[in-house]
Amino acid sequence: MIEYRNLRVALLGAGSVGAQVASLLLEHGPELATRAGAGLELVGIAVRDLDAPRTADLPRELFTTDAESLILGADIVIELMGGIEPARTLILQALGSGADVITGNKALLATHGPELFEMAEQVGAQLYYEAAVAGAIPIIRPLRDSLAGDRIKRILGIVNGTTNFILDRMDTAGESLEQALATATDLGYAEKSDPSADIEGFDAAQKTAILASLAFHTTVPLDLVYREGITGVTLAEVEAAKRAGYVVKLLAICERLTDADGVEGVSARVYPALVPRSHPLAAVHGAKNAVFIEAEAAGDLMFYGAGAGGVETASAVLGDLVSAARRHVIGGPGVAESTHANLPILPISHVTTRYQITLSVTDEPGVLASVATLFSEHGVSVEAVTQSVSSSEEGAHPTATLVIGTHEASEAALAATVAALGESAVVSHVTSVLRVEGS
Ligand SMILES: NC(=O)c1ccc[n+]([C@@H]2O[C@H](COP(=O)([O-])OP(=O)(O)OC[C@H]3O[C@@H](n4cnc5c(N)ncnc54)[C@H](O)[C@@H]3O)[C@@H](O)[C@H]2O)c1
Ligand SMILES: N[C@@H](CCO)C(=O)O
Ligand code: NA
Repeated sequence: MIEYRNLRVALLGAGSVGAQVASLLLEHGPELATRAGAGLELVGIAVRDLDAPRTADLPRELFTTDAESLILGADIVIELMGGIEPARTLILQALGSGADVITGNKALLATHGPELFEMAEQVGAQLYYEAAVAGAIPIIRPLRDSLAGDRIKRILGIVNGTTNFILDRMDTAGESLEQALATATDLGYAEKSDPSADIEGFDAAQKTAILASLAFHTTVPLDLVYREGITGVTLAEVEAAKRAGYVVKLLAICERLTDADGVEGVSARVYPALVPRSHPLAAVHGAKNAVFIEAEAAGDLMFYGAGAGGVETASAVLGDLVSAARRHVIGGPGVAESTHANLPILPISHVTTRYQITLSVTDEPGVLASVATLFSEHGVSVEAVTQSVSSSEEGAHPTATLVIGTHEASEAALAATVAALGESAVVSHVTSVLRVEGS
């Protein structure tokens, strides 16, 4: 029997993910030790309430309410409490004492990442966070290691399961946004008290900041991630998208942009977009996540699977644990976060994409020409126009619905066009403006 060096592992938090991490570690400890080359001894679990119900049957003697004392002397600390404080302070303390830290805390990484990475670098410790983006799906390590020799052009991600579930229900079951949200809440996907982190795109924006930072070797602060949630998406839009061969998805987009002078910058943004049904992301149903990467040499890659769930996410945490343990065995300093490119983060106005605009207009001669003129005056090239619905009430002007697809145009030009359409006498209202991505 091989005698391994024993590593002391402290777990902070025993909620959905933490309880599963503890359970799997206790069950598979000897096998993980063989892979890691070191024993992995769970020395304690910091909890808020010793008697709270858990999703796994865990030895009570491991529980403590004193997280600070628990991390003293630990070789590896796993933070799964969530939130900013006390997670931030405890992680800084753990790193400061030389422990490697594993976390799934995207909210903390997206807001205080640089401070944590700096501390890790100072002491030669490592911070692992595979669980923070797209749960069980390996995406952090592929970006950091497997693709370190390539250049990422663009990432399109479905990184929030709740919103993907809601949009999928609207698309496949014809439910309204409200009905689909109620179903998501009943199934435990969306938070009952406050689903806004999911449906307003905050959760996706945090993950976008983390992905863009890694992909472009540049610190991307959360407040520079442009964000729109799904609350404005209507069933009519989803159904119109379906008829036109698209599906509406909330996308996390990280893109390398190059201006006319060849100067590079980064765009990080989250919004609901039309995705062609032929794109691999269109096949991501229910609460599943997927990250589609376009790399210069590797071409297109897609990573698909469970973006949430206690036991699924625990898989990512335990993978990090084995990596951390291996590093302890081998020794040497950790690899610092790579931010050498330090590219400027560009505002949404610099983005160029395609759009689909739906207008309600008066149905009479010359209207189409006036609308087309407004587009051309703002430098937006029209690709296709469909007059999809026509109606007329007695005594009123007949109205028509125009769906206008554009070629690539800048956000700035598109915004000016939409403003002009809103003021035009022939346009009753601009019903919908959606970006088209992935084509
Ligand atoms: N649930 C998922 O599917 C999922 C997926 C990816 C990432 N994550 C991330 O993993 C982390 C944990 O998520 P979760 O779903 O397990 O959350 P959770 O709310 O189920 O569990 C958090 C646990 O930490 C405990 N806790 C909070 N503050 C504490 C403190 N000061 N001391 C001791 N215990 C404390 C809570 O009582 C709770 O039991 C979060 O950062 C979350 O964003 C979760
Ligand atoms: N609320 C998140 C959980 C994982 O971060 C989601 O719906 O995907
Ligand atoms: Na992941």
